[in-house]
Amino acid sequence: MGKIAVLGSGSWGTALSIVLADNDHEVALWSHRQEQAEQINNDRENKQYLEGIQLNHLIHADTSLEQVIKGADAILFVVPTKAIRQVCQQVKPYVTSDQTIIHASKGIEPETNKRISEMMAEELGPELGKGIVVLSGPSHAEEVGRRQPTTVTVSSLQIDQAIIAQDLFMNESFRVYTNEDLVGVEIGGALKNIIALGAGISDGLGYGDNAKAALITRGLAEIARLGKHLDANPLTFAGLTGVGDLIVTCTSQHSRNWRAGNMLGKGYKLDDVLDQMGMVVEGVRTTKAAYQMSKKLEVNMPITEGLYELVVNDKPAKDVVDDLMNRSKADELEQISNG
Ligand SMILES: NC(=O)C1=CN([C@@H]2O[C@H](COP(=O)(O)OP(=O)(O)OC[C@H]3O[C@@H](n4cnc5c(N)ncnc54)[C@H](OP(=O)(O)O)[C@@H]3O)[C@@H](O)[C@H]2O)C=CC1
Ligand SMILES: O=C(CO)COP(=O)(O)O
Repeated sequence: MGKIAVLGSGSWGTALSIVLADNDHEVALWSHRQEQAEQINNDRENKQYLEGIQLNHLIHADTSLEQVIKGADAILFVVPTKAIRQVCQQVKPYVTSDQTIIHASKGIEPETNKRISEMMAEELGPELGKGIVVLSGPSHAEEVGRRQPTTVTVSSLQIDQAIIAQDLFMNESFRVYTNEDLVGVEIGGALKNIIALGAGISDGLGYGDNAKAALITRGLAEIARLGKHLDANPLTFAGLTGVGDLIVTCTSQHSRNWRAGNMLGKGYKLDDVLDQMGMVVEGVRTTKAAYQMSKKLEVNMPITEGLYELVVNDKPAKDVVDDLMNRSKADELEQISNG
């Protein structure tokens, strides 16, 4: 089998490396820290980000981007959204047009409101950027690393590239679907993190299953409303990268976004929560981006707006919930089915 470069040695990069190595690919796992690369290679385990899961001999960590990219059939970007542009700039001199480019990150850039494939295409240029593939869906690293049954979706403007990615990752415990709706797949994956923060807050405040079901379904409604304005296929939001990822992230203690929200609901301050997490909580920056998009495009996104007030203006979580419950009456399908 071939060689795959995985850029980002956090929890998700490590878990996806395990899938690729299980499929007999040689995995060159890039870490930007020497100490981390050495720890992974010496212990055959990523103790900081995916503790307790053995890595097989096909996975080798390295800090040289040139070495990692050289001869790779595909390059998987899996760093936090805020590092995507920088990593693209660093790798650009080494990437060739025959390499399949995939990303598995979930976010929107607050400064530009761009999706990840848009940011990558800007940095890598039109030739390398035209066939970027996104891999997204309900998939906690902790479960993927333990080979528990998982389903995800790959999408690209060039569907042949998505099919290449599908073939690289697909195996008996990791089932990969294709979907031609790149915008919907990226928007669903990014915005579910906002709703997961909200679900964690709700649980932290001591609210029950009714509140969580409301957040998931009304969260889905506002994601679909924004997606419709961006020309996404509404059916994508009923799929793995929409409702599927909302369920997995809003109902699981594996989710960093849920856990961060839970602490906010219990009264901790955002800065303290982020310090304690020690892993990326994408929902915070994505809340800022989605709020700006909702204002610019005049899309009603009350949950996002409430979380923006909490994250940016320090509004108490209980007040955010009270405001959401006391809005004027509405139709359930407003702005989804009738424009
Ligand atoms: N974990 C999961 O279950 C899933 C995560 N994702 C998405 O994958 C993306 C990555 O998340 P995840 O792996 O979980 O994050 P983690 O917080 O587990 O790890 C982040 C990794 O990125 C590294 N990093 C941070 N900044 C840079 C940089 N500028 N250059 C290079 N490396 C950098 C960190 O290094 P350091 O240790 O030095 O900080 C760390 O190794 C996110 O967008 C997330 O939403 C998607 C699906 C599932
Ligand atoms: O995206 C994920 C699962 O699909 C992981 O979510 P968290 O980043 O909240 O842990």
